[in-house]
Amino acid sequence: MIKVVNLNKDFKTNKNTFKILKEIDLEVKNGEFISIMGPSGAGKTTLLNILSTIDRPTNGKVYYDNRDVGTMKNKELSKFRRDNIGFIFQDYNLLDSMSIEDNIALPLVIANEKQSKIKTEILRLAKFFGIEGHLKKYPYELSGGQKQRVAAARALITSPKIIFADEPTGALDSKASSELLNCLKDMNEKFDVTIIMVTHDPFSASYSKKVIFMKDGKLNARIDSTGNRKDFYNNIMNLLTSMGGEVNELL
Ligand SMILES: Nc1ncnc2c1ncn2[C@@H]1O[C@H](COP(=O)(O)OP(=O)(O)OP(=O)(O)O)[C@@H](O)[C@H]1O
Repeated sequence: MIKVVNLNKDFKTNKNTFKILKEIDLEVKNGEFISIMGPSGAGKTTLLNILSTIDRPTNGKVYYDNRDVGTMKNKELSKFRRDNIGFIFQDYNLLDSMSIEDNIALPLVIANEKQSKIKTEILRLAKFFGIEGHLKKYPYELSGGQKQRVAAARALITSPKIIFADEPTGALDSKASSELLNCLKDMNEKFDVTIIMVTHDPFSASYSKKVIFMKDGKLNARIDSTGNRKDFYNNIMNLLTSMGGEVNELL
């Protein structure tokens, strides 16, 4: 579904060019749930932003179903994102002045969808995420975990094929993290949504089906889940340990 070929990203200052992503090749198939891990500054968010078409590479190609997104103009790209991609961020990105239901509805309102369809979809997703009792409230009245489930419902309301999540559990305690991660897992398994998630946290990563590790702008390891979350967690920890002193930085 997504194919990345020889991707490079440089950031230039007045004097220097910093090579942030180096010769990355990657394939993401439909229905995958991938975590991207690696030390701070490894380039995870930069890669996520390029994969999700928010940012463009310096060199290399990103294909969605064989379509080169680099050839799309900005307007076309915005529509492509609206139709295909959902985002979940660490800090929720909810609008404080809007009720929970209006926050969830926003992408469909922007897409000029019918009120009746919007109502049905809000209810369906609110039930799925266990937030149907909060729809008339405002973000400040909700816990972090509830806000993040609202953000997940908003990300899903356009029925995207793929969700990008950047540290979605970064601001959550362990109970709220588990609840959100179970929702993400269900989204992946029940709605067949492809998920690509950046995380520092091996516990969060253990909910995915595959982990890729980045270091110094390169992909340098990859492990697949055995299907058992505890085993996968142990495998992730073992790999982090074998990668050396970075484990402290990662936790
Ligand atoms: N717009 C930018 N201009 C210049 N340098 C940038 C820019 N964005 C990111 N960088 C640099 O690129 C490198 C990779 O950043 P990135 O945010 O992708 O890392 P990361 O692996 O997500 O880190 P973290 O885990 O700390 O969020 C960092 O050294 C960062 O300072």
